[in-house]
Amino acid sequence: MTDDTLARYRESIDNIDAALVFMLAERFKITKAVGEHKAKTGLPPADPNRESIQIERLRSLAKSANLDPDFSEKFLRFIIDEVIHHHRKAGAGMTG
Ligand SMILES: C=C(O[C@@H]1C=C(C(=O)O)C=C[C@H]1O)C(=O)O
Repeated sequence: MTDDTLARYRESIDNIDAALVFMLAERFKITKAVGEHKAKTGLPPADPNRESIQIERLRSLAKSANLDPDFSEKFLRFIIDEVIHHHRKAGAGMTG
């Protein structure tokens, strides 16, 4: 039996997942440029002050959007850690 309601919900979920992938791709495109700039200019891969500001901002946005701020922080932390990993590799002259 087909469940049209569930199928409609899932269509929307699939669209949102696709948007997330495109948004992440754009974010990693720009952070790659940041990593190359840092490697060229000798800046450190990570900037904890900047990260604190971003996390506080995102937690506040999450609250106004009725999204769990702890989840939002974990999500951003996960992405930033991956970016820093890429920056370390760029700084060591490794691509990727
Ligand atoms: C992108 C940067 O490099 C790192 C990655 C960040 C990010 O993914 O948002 C933020 C701060 C840095 O630890 C940056 O310094 O702006």
